[in-house]
Amino acid sequence: MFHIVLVQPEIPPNTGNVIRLAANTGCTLHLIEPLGFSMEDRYMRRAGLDYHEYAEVQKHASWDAFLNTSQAPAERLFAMTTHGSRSAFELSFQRGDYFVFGSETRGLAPELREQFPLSQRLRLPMQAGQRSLNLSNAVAVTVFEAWRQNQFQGGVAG
Ligand SMILES: C[S@@+](CC[C@H](N)C(=O)[O-])C[C@H]1O[C@@H](n2cnc3c(N)ncnc32)[C@H](O)[C@@H]1O
Repeated sequence: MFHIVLVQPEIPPNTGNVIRLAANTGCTLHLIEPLGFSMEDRYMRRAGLDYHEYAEVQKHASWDAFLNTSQAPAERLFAMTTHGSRSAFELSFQRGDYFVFGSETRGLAPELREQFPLSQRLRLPMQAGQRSLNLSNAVAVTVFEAWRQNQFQGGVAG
């Protein structure tokens, strides 16, 4: 379906929530190291409950290693950032798109963010004066918008 890319996530339960979301929605999760925790972390595993076995999770040693391994098409990689110049709700997403999220405390490093064309730096709307959404909430909102646009392909109504 879609690809969720977490760059250097730090807080275990956020990644656990995203593992569960990836299983729920059929996304592949890419984790770019260094991670701020071990994959055996009990808080992460608890947040992911028993969903780990249903989610495809790939670890990559660095951003460049991720680009090499995934062969993600540059025009279908989207940086999710509060510094985005375009609303995520303006775009038409396609099956196989990649959504790249920054770490909880640092966000996406400017050097990485600037590798994306302005048209691929996307923001989620917030009320004025708000800093950012929680990482796993930002992932959920983005994936569900992209999945909605693709008629919830593969999904079964609850
Ligand atoms: C907790 S936020 C990072 C906050 C960090 N202090 C910063 O200034 O970017 C973690 C990640 O969630 C995503 N995110 C959070 N709020 C967002 C928003 N309004 N629009 C787009 N992405 C958002 C981004 O990928 C961000 O790097």
